[in-house]
Amino acid sequence: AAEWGYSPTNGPDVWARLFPQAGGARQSPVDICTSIASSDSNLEMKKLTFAYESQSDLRILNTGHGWKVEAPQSGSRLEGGPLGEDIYQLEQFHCHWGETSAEGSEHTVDGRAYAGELHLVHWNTTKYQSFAEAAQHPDGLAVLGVFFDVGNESNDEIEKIVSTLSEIKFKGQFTDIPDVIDPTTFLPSGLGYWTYLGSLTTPPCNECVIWIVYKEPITVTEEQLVQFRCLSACSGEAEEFIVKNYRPPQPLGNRALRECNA
Ligand SMILES: NS(=O)(=O)c1ccc(C(=O)NCc2ccccc2F)cc1
Ligand SMILES: [Zn+2]
Repeated sequence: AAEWGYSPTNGPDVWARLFPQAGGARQSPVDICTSIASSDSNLEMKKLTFAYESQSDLRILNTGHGWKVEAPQSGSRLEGGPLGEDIYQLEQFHCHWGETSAEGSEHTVDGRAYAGELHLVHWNTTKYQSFAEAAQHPDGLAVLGVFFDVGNESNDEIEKIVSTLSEIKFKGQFTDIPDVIDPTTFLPSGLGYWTYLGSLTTPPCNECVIWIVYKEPITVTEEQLVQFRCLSACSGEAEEFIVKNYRPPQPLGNRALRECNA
């Protein structure tokens, strides 16, 4: 089957031909229209709590669509907020970016794109036995989204990722990150967020994600983003750089968009 991607011939506009769910009514990302976000008292009551372990020797791989750090953390927990009584466990994290820093995030805020977006992907271990099984259910996954702003301070945790990218230049390559990674350090200091029911933002676009998008961005440098764009989408000599890997916003439709000002 033709490989999906982000070019005109295999990108978001044609995904629904190969992956029917991509044309569904609860797709992600969406434009977050802050004026319609309802501050839901329920969310204030049930505080979103997370607990991560610090891990070293995490495997990072070039998926051909970007980099992904596999971080199955049986000791991690994400619960509360919009997640009901279930406990979600960290599985992996990755990010999305654009050709320039004027674009790159998947979610937008009142039409504004950020320079990139980090996704911390969790699955519902209370109800399901595996990530793949959870991805078949409407409450199977919870993804934390964190926007990237470009600034002068490089993000030390992101630098640990960047320092390995030269070893995974080509699709399919992987290596271990020697440094200790603590996913908590990827989160902004302000913990206010928006939340809504959506999907995976890449094929097969399963409608299985409870999205939690933090309001406050974290800062990375242009140099760090430049390094992301040096990854190759191909496995061989041919060099097709992964310069953009974000899906544009999809219709919110009649979905509720709730906010919590933690
Ligand atoms: N960008 S994102 O929305 O955070 C996102 C998160 C995870 C996946 C994924 O795991 N795909 C493979 C996959 C799909 C379905 C079932 C099992 C899988 F491994 C895709 C997109
Ligand atoms: Zn993602």
